[in-house]
Amino acid sequence: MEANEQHYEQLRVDKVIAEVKLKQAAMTQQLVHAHQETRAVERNYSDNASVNTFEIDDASETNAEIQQQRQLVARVVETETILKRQLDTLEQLAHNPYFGKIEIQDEPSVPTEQLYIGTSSLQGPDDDFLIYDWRAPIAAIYYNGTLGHVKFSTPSGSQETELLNKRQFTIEDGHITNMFDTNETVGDEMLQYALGQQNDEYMQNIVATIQAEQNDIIRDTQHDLLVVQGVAGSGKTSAILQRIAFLLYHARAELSADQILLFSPNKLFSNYIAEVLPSLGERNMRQVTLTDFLSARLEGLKVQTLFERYEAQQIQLPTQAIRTTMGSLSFMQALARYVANLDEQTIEFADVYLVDEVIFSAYHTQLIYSRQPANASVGAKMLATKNQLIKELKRKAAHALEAAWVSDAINGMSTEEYEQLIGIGKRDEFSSAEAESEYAAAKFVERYYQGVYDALFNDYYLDVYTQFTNFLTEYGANTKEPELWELKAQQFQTALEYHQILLDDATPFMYLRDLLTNSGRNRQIQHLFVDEMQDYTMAQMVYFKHAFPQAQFTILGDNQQALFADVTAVNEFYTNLQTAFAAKHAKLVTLNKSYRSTQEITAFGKALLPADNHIEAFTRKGHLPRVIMTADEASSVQYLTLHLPKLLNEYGTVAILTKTMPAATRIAQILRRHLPVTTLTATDRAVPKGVIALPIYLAKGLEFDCAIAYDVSATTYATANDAAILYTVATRAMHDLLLITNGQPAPMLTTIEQALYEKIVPTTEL
Ligand SMILES: Nc1ncnc2c1ncn2[C@@H]1O[C@H](COP(=O)(O)OP(=O)(O)OP(=O)(O)O)[C@@H](O)[C@H]1O
Repeated sequence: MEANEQHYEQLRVDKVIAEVKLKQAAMTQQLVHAHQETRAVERNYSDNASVNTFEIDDASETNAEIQQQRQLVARVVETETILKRQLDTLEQLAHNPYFGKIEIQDEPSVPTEQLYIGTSSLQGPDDDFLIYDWRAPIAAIYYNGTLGHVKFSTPSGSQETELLNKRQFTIEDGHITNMFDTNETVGDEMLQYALGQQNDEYMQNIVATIQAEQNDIIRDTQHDLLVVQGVAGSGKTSAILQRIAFLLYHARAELSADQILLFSPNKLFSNYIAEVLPSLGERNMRQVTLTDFLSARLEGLKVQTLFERYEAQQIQLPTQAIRTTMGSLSFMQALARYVANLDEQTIEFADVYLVDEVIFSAYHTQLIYSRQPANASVGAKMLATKNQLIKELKRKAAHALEAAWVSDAINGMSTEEYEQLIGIGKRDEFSSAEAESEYAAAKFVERYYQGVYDALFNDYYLDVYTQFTNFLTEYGANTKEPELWELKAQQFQTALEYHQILLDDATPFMYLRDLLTNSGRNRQIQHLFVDEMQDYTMAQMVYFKHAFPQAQFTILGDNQQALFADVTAVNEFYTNLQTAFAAKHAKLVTLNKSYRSTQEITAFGKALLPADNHIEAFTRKGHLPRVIMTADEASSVQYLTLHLPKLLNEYGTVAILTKTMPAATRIAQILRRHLPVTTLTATDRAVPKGVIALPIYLAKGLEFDCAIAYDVSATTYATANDAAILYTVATRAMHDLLLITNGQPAPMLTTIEQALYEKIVPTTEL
């Protein structure tokens, strides 16, 4: 490209940065004022808050005033936060104002327009756009359009224009270090550069180099169910985050970050992705792991985690057929039918107790239920029954206010007990003795019946546990193995005795409970994202749909990275999802190109999988993966001790990835005699620098400069499912991959074409 083109562009960069600096100065002034205002309002608030609160008559007035003051504080604090965020954005723009440019012409008779695209928009003194936000409708053609006639959609419909030129920039600290024109979508050269640079503790945003197929996912607004099957490193997680930023930008008024929920694989991952949205000037969405979600909904029970089940599975095989069935769509459908067909005879009503007295008998509740309109749904009848019980409880409480046993009980209290009942220091507040004893009676009755109220609120007038056991038995009776289902039912009951619930049981159980009691729905969430979809059962998906009825779903994963179950066919999964969600507008997108790893690592990973996979490598050169043929643990340790310091010199983090947690703990412990190694567990939230050891399920979705697959022996990686696990391990590496056999190499290693890796047999005299 001509030097004066670059000069011209650099002058424009300088001009834009000068404008950014002006805005920074003005905004810093505004921030100083805003801060002063916040301080003033806060001071005023704390002065007011301490006035009058102990003079009863003024209390309510003061409260209203305090409320107002509080709102004022919240508002000024918010103004300050917004200004700070805008200043952060300007600071970014001052160094790197934009990354792309498009030249367009709507009609031959009108002049061409040059539009620059960056992470956020910037307007000049005459309100002209110096930078367009990458999410603006017109920016779509930067990502999607090849030169020539292009279409793009805007809120007011589809528009067309002529794309004359597309230019990419790398700007570092205000200087264009690289720029070139491209007639395709975002060019490879830029991406090469971006991918070669990556070695961060946190995931980076990819807005400068979003690829066309990723852009379709990010900008999709048509579908209520979007399923993405993408090979390892194809940018699924990146697409989720960029998509959230896109959705927030376009629905600013209706959508807030709190209404978006992401199911993420573990806490390390949650932390790893936490910087992407703030770097785009947006707030983070809510995140939850499956374990935390289930535990919150099954309070009081210890829910087995996916990791615990995975570790247990390595030791003993459970009845696979039952597990598969319980995770299926048809099982959840059978469960819904079972609930729909329940009647007052088959519902397991339970007595509600107050200490050891029955307050509402199962029979009484059953009677109320039987009086509900026959054609209402089971859930609706149950809700009406519950409301009736609560009404009756309130009536009992009202009667009790006058009852002698209540006044007797109060009179029998010690001074201390009494003070506790009405509130310390409260006695002097009453205008008359009568008012005081009325208040005391009300408090006493409230406290007396509180447990019953809680029991009703929590639906303890039903025995959902027995109901679920009944369902399991009844379901089993129609199968070829009723005795196995009997055992399953017993296993459920036994776990309960220990206040535990197995992972396989948790979701169907919650579904039964919610359908029966008409509960468990969160209507606030507008968008639900599930990453690593292959780790979820269809039953869990059905439950998500039930639990988040208002949400649009974006579900992403890679069926080849199935750590916890067998690989399932994507099409079958997608069809089942469509049925389960009754989705009107569903779409399946496939991403085959892998960006994370070097070409050599991707080729090696691809070779581990069955030959019919469609993985394509992005051309970024590196060196071949190395397979170290160690005979036993001693020689593996010897090799690692010698080579880890060298690797660490080159890369900030070296991750030793094992199949299980005990294996990670063991190798870390041995290595620690020679060098520092950190073992990561399910509760860790951050990935430290240095040598780390962790089981693969905790490394889900993460990436490392250098990954070492440890113990790729025939005993540890034996089955077809293990090949999927090793594939997941191998594809965590960005730049360098080592595999240590630790004994006879696994069969999938021996069948791989030799040219795809470097085989190293360590000599013993090391
Ligand atoms: N268009 C892009 N531009 C720059 N980097 C990209 C692009 N797409 C993906 N990457 C990078 O490739 C890596 C893998 O992306 P990401 O983690 O989103 O993939 P994934 O499909 O979720 O992978 P996995 O299934 O293995 O967890 C990340 O470092 C990401 O920044």
